[in-house]
Amino acid sequence: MSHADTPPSFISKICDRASLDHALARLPKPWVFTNGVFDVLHRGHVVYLAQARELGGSLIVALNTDASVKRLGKGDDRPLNHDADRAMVMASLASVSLVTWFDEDTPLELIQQIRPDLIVKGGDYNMELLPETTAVRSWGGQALALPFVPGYSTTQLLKRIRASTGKP
Ligand SMILES: Nc1ncnc2c1ncn2[C@@H]1O[C@H](COP(=O)(O)OP(=O)(O)OP(=O)(O)O)[C@@H](O)[C@H]1O
Ligand SMILES: O=P(O)(O)O[C@@H]1O[C@H]([C@H](O)CO)[C@@H](O)[C@H](O)[C@@H]1O
Repeated sequence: MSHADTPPSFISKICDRASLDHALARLPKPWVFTNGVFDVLHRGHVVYLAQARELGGSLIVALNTDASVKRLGKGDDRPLNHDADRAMVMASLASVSLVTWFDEDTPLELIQQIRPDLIVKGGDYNMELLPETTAVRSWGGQALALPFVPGYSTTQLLKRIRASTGKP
């Protein structure tokens, strides 16, 4: 098999719900959990993910499936990148220990299955308003919003791309 045919090693970070418990067993604790769409990765994402990784022994990232994203109302054309592709890009980051996904509207059920020590979001969220925060605190975990990196969002990036190409 040539190098071109060899799957990248980071693929092993990606696991579905059925294999999650087995994958979690080998992850060093404390477990940090975050979730999101991560449609087009940008500087704000990679900075907060690196910060999140430094807060524990492992960073678990849960992506919304395409069907879940469609219900979020980010736009009829979203996600631009399918969940399998978003998972590959996310798994390639050194700061990410495990990538999985969820099909529900929120990660609450997945968080209750994983029982992470810390859940994090970027600074565009008020953690006190999230049901996930109540859940993680129920087993002694914590919830934290990490600093927002100003000027970076996928929606704004897409607006700039469309403006530069003159296409809607
Ligand atoms: N500029 C940023 N700085 C820090 N964290 C961010 C930033 N933008 C998004 N995040 C965080 O990244 C995670 C994924 O968010 P999301 O995929 O919605 O990114 P986004 O750029 O806001 O996308 P969209 O514009 O499509 O909503 C969330 O936890 C969010 O809080
Ligand atoms: O990429 P986003 O829009 O930050 O991801 C959403 O985050 C929501 C947040 O965790 C509050 O629950 C979540 O509910 C939603 O499913 C998306 O993951």
